[in-house]
Amino acid sequence: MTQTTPPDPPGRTAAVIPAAGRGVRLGPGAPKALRALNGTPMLVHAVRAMARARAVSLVVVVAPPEDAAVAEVRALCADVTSGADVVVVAGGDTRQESVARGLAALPADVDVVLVHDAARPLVPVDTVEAVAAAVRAGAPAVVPALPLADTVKQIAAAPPGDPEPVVATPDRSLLRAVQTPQGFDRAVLAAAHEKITVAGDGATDDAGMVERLGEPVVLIPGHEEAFKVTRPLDLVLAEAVLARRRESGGF
Ligand SMILES: Nc1ccn([C@@H]2O[C@H](COP(=O)(O)OP(=O)(O)OP(=O)(O)O)[C@@H](O)[C@H]2O)c(=O)n1
Ligand SMILES: C[C@](O)(CO)[C@H](O)COP(=O)(O)O
Repeated sequence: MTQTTPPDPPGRTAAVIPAAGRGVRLGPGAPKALRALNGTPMLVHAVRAMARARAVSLVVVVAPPEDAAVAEVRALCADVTSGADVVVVAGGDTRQESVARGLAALPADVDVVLVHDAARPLVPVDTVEAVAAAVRAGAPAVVPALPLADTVKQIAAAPPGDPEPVVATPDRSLLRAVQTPQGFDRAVLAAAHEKITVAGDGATDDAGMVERLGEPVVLIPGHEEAFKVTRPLDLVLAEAVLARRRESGGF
């Protein structure tokens, strides 16, 4: 009789939350991830959103690099009770560098990584679970995305203050606005971060780096509530979403 070796058990899924940005577009104040939404810092909402997902057993938060900010983020995260462990590390000068620092803190048994902006604090847990499940099902890179509401123009570079000349109107039906969490096979994401250096040609999202390796990236449906808090009006929208959730008895 032939003996079959049982398959290795799957490793763990971890979330890396880059939260080290300044929030320049939000205006003067504390680093964006530490600003309050409904009385709770944005990054705490983001950590809860990831930790509530059954798939996620570890959350690595990448804090603004100053010692005081790291200590503050550690204290905030100590109060987040959930099924997931939470670890805090110091971030870098760019999002890409901050994500790389988060990846460096992952233990060996993590084989799936979700990278999620602290600036998308209201992502629904179903979206997190769907991204993780698609990676577990075999996709090396998975990105939640939505169709565009606006028509998009491609421009030519112009001197500051000059009108920008339009060179093309891309077919909107073939464009998508991408969100986070972006989910990855850990080895694929690690290879992308090794090969694409910040000093060279940086990237605005992790999936873009994986694309440059020639690895396939697939999209799944995103969610309107996973929007990124970028400008002051986004804070108004985020508070309204939280109020609606409270009224309907949700989180
Ligand atoms: N050096 C950086 C820059 C950004 N981020 C994180 O990357 C996410 C997306 O970035 P963005 O929304 O652009 O945040 P900021 O860089 O803070 O915004 P701004 O460009 O307006 O300063 C945020 O959660 C932000 O904290 C980071 O961890 N480290
Ligand atoms: C990762 C991201 O949220 C996907 O839309 C986005 O690219 C971050 O861009 P930002 O300029 O750092 O806000």
